[in-house]
Amino acid sequence: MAESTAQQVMEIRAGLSHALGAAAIALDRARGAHAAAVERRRRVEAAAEARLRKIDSARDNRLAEIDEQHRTDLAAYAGAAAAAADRAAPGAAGDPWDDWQATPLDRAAELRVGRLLLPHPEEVPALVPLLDRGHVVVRGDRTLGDEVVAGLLLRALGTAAPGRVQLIGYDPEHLGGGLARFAPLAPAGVLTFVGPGGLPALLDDLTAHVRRINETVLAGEYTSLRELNAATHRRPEPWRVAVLLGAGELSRPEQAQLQRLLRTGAACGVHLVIQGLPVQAADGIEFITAASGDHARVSSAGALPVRLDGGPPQAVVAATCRRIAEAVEAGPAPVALDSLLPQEEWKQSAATGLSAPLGDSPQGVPVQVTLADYPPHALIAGPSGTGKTNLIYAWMGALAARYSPAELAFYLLDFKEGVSFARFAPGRRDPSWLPHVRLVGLNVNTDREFGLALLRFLGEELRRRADAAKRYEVTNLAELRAEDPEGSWPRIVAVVDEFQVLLSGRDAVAAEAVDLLEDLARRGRSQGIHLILASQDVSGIEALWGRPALVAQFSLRIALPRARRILAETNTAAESLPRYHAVVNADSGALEANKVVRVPAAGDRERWNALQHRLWRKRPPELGPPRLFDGDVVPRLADSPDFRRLAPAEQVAAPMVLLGETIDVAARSARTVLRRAPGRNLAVLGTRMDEACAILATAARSLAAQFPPDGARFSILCLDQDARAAAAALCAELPECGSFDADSADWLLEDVAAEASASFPSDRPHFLVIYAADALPGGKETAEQLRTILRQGPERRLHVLGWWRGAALLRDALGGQASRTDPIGAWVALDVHGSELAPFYPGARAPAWYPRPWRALHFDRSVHRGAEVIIPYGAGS
Ligand SMILES: Nc1ncnc2c1ncn2[C@@H]1O[C@H](COP(=O)(O)OP(=O)(O)OP(=O)(O)O)[C@@H](O)[C@H]1O
Repeated sequence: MAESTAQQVMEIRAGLSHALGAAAIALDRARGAHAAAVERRRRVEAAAEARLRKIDSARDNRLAEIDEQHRTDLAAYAGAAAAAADRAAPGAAGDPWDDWQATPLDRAAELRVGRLLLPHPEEVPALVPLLDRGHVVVRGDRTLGDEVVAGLLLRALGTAAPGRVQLIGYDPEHLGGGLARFAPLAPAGVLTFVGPGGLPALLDDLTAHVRRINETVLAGEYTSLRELNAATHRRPEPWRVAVLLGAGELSRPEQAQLQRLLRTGAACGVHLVIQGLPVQAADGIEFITAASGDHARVSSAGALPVRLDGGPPQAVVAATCRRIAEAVEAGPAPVALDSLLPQEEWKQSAATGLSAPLGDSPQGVPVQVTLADYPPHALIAGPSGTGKTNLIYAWMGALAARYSPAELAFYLLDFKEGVSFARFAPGRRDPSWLPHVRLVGLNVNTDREFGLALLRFLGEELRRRADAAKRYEVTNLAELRAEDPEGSWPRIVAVVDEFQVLLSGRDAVAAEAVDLLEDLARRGRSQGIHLILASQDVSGIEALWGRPALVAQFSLRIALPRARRILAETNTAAESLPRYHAVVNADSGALEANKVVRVPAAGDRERWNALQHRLWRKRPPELGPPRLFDGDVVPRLADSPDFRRLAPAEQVAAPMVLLGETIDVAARSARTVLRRAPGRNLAVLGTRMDEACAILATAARSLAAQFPPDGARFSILCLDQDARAAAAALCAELPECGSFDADSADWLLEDVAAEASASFPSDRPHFLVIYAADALPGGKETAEQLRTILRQGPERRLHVLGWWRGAALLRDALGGQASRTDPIGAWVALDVHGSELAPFYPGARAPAWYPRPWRALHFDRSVHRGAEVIIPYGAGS
């Protein structure tokens, strides 16, 4: 049993030791595993750390890359934005104020108001679209807003040609004070102010512009002026910018009008700049919120903060406005005459009328002006200097280039002092003339009789045409030309500049002129006789307005800037016309018939001459120069066609005495015939010695020209010391002339009186020329001898050509108040009033005559119904 216990102990011990051993092994193993696990963990941790570091660095790198990219992009975007802004707002649209000046652009630009505040140093301007794009509403701080508005307006003005941007200011609170700095524009009409109650009218007016532009300018062809401009490079309408400042509450109709304009205005160049008025956001409206610092906003820039520019310096505004106003007042650059000329000259037929362009309309379309059966005649009015003469030149040029002289003839009369029509006649420097011109009357302001003569001449032509029409049984020129194709029936255009001179006064000339005009105007239309009457001020012509039927014939009206009363009463289009423009109205001035035309410069001598020379060289050979009547020129006897025709003849039954030039369409000489008949003496009356001597010399020279050297006798008796030289010069020129003075007067008169009383007429005429016949010495005896000569001489071919220095002195010479005046059959009066001539004039009334220098009144009782005005031929001619 012990053994077994020991054994058992041993066994237990062995078992325990075995277990111990196993446990130790297990412990070792566990320790090994732990160490390995710790090691693994360390490694994992190290790896994780390394990865993290790598990731961090990768992230940092990436972030750095992204930052760099961002910076590069931002710089690129800012640069691009700045460049785009430069393009959108070049020159005056975007330049800073310290370096600003007006730079008209060829298209509308966006306008700078400040700069965008970007996280980038590149300066990017904040722009707002206005002209051709939309409207601008400024809100926020009022004072800063005022500067924004001023800046916008100045930039808009500076980007367009002067006058192309027009401002209309409505500022009821400050009565225009908000726009005061732009006031220099007002006199030129570039800025207009609307009074406090004027908003409805302003909105209506702008709406009317929009409607008109849509209907007549865009006319369904373009959707906006911007599109029209892009397609045609023309800009027929200005931009109208209405500036509404603090308008307060609007009525419903005003609201509605405003909304309409906001919707439709921009396409028609009508833009609103609004401050202090609530406006709903809508397309095409830019809102600027004025605030200081970084708080300003511009709606198109979204939430980007904006820093607004300060307002433009006052000096810049003032200088710019002044320059614009000056440029507008100076008017647009002139258009050339060539724009009126046709491709081919002298190709048009005037059978049914005369049609030619007078210039371009504001839309750039030529405006045709027609003279025909309707409208037959034209009235042109324009205050001095507005271009009336130029317009006549332009019209004549356009007509003359289209119609040959066989189709068109001009008769031109200028009552103005000056030589405006002289260019159409041959001159000393330029021998050419406009071949269509048949008559030029210059400086006729004191010779209104010349106007009458032209009207009478046209009246004659009218009768000739009417007779021909009757013969061919036709009623107008077109039909007459068709029936008589070989006939010469040009349309006649008579232009009378400053025609009011002809019609002024209530004298016989004016009365006859109006009657003739009325007849011509009424009947001339169908016979191709057209009248163009031009005047500075048609309203002053009483004679016209008293004759509505006459005025009605002048249905073509042409009004130059500020012309009054030529258009219909309510038609004020001429008041706002720019320089070198005219309103042409073919319907007696009715508003709807207005056509505005820009007239080319036709005054330019060089261009005019080029046309005239070209046409002159083409003239038909038979066409001579026009008759030139110049009231300032003393005519020469040697140039008188009547004098040139005189030639010596053996038998001269009725010697002709020329006295001076008549004031007539043809250059005729006034004449008196010294037949063998009682009363065939001539008296020159008045104190003006030079003219009296000139008339006596003309008379004697023209007589002498009809006789062979010994065919007639001349005796010259000079009783005025001062006239001696003239008398002697005349005597020296005459073939058989005896010269006498106060000392020899008595025996000359005795001799001649005996001759006058002889029973047989002399075999040749004897002309007794007496200078200052009222100074006859020798008392009653010689006076009686002179009376004998005057009474009995003519039947014996003895005629007196005497100069008495007054009508009463001639009366005395004839025997006093009670004596008969018939020994003086013809007289020429100088400075003698009409009333003094009554005794020598038939009928109860004296002739209407107011003496004027180098003009005389001639009357020959054997042929005249009334006296005629003549111009003495110059001494020594
Ligand atoms: N369309 C035009 N383009 C350029 N210049 C013009 C035009 N019309 C007129 N002028 C210029 O203006 C000036 C006045 O013109 P014009 O003599 O025709 O005026 P007017 O009305 O006839 O004046 P007045 O009655 O005093 O003679 C001239 O120097 C003329 O050259």
